[in-house]
Parts: sequence; C-alpha cells; structure tokens
Amino acid sequence: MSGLEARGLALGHGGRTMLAGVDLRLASGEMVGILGPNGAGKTTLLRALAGLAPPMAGSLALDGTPFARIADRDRARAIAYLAQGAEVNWEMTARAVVALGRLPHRGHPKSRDDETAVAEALRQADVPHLADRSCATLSGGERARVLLARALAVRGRFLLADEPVAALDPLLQLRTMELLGSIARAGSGVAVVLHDLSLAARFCDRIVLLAGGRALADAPPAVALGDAPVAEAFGIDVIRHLHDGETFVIPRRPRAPPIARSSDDRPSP
Ligand SMILES: Nc1ncnc2c1ncn2[C@@H]1O[C@H](COP(=O)(O)OP(=O)(O)OP(=O)(O)O)[C@@H](O)[C@H]1O
Repeated sequence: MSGLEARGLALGHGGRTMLAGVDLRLASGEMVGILGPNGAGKTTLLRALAGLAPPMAGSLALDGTPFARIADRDRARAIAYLAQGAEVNWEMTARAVVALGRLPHRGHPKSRDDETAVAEALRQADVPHLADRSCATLSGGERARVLLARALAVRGRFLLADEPVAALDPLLQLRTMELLGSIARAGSGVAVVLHDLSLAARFCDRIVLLAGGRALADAPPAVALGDAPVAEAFGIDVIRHLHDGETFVIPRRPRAPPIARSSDDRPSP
C-alpha cells in the first residue's frame, strides 16, 4: 500500500489517551486538512505521522513498511515536518536555517544538490530577500516563512505542516495555501493543520476533523465541514458563501447551549 498510513492509532501524553481509533491515509498528490478545536490532538497526530512520537497503540507505515523497520534518516528524508509556531533562538541566518532541511540527505548517494534545494525553497517561500538576515531579528510572519522553506528544502515525498499560515497576513496565507496545493499536485502528499475553515474548504482535497478524542470525519470538505460536524466539533454555526465555484465557510456565532427544560415548561397533562 503506497502512502503514509496510520491504523487504529491511540495517542496521548503521560499515559493519558488524547485520541483513539484514528485511521488515516495520506497518498501522493493529495492535500489533507487536519482540523479541530484547540487541544483536539492535531499536533499530537501530526508528530506521530512524522515519526516523532510513538503511538500508544496502532500502527504507522510508509508505503506498507512499518515505521519501526525504517531508519530515522530515511524517514526524515521522506517526511518533512513543519512544527507549529517554532522559535529560532540562535544567531543563524535564514539561509543556514533552511539548509538544516538538507541534514537528512548528508552523505546520501542520491542526494540532490543542497545549494539548489535551499535556493529553490527560499524562492518558493518568498523569502530570498531574507536569506542573509539573522533569524533572531525576523518578524513572526517572516520567521514562519523561513521555517516553511526549511521544510520545503527537505524535498520529502510527504510534507506535514502544523498551522503554517497562523502568523501570516492575508496575502501570504493565500500564497502559502496555493504553494502547498501546487506541491501536492506535483506529487507530494501534504497534510496541513488549519483553523481557517474557508482555506480548508477551498484548498484541501479531504478534511480530517478531530474532536472528542477521535476523528469525527475524514471526507471531502463539503461533507467534513457540513453544518452538523462543524457544530459538533467547534460548537458554532457557520455561513456558507459560494463564489466562482468555491465555498467560503465563515464562523457566524457560537451555538446556543441546549436549553434545559424546567418542570414549568412541560406541557400540562
Ligand atoms: N507534552 C505534553 N504533555 C501533556 N499533555 C500534552 C502535551 N502536549 C500536548 N498535551 C495535551 O494534549 C492535548 C492535545 O494537544 P495538541 O497540541 O495535539 O492539540 P491541538 O489540536 O494541536 O491544539 P491547538 O489547536 O491548540 O494547537 C491537549 O489537551 C494538550 O494539553
């Protein structure tokens, strides 16, 4: 079976289960959005898929080979991971940080040219002008784009990106989603954690919606972001706006909590 595959995953921290019974397959050429409320387990799931945190139960495999049988370096070459809101606390230039994405390739006979990969990643992430700046002096959005470039420089077959647009202005959010979509269309499997329902609905082929300790939905956006799953996962009502064939899903208001019926409300016998 090709792709990155999780079966029956149970994940948690300190012995506490946060997610259970998660099945997920990320194939080449598709972009999957991972959504859910704060604390639902999106980062926990993404880290497990990257091989950075072993599951409490279940299996993870790359093209049918269990993670346990894949060398760390081979896995790191195949699966690029962009952490959520990562800091860079060293006095390193942006170019040096992006070059860290080439570490899994060092000494590998089939490695592509590192300099070419770094230059292309800087260009894809729109940050060539920042290449010689110290990362410590970058704005939050600039740093986010440099760290995206580091993940792109891996040139993995899979890219797992945790909230890559959270710190970006509206133009860069759109450009980043377009970039991730083009990377998927070029043949990589992309999983992206998002909180923006419209970006997820417009750019993702499939949505995995996490809530209540499980995957509530794993379906195309029109289904996974339907009124019922969105209400159950986030406790909100949304407005849908169809424009040029694309659906925009806009949070409208928190759902009213269910009204407890007092004995006075009951119909008279
Ligand atoms: N190292 C840890 N030790 C203990 N609990 C943790 C740890 N990391 C995360 N958790 C808990 O696990 C749950 C899932 O966290 P996770 O970061 O995966 O959520 P998330 O869906 O990515 O949330 P957000 O949208 O806020 O980023 C949360 O309740 C969190 O408090």
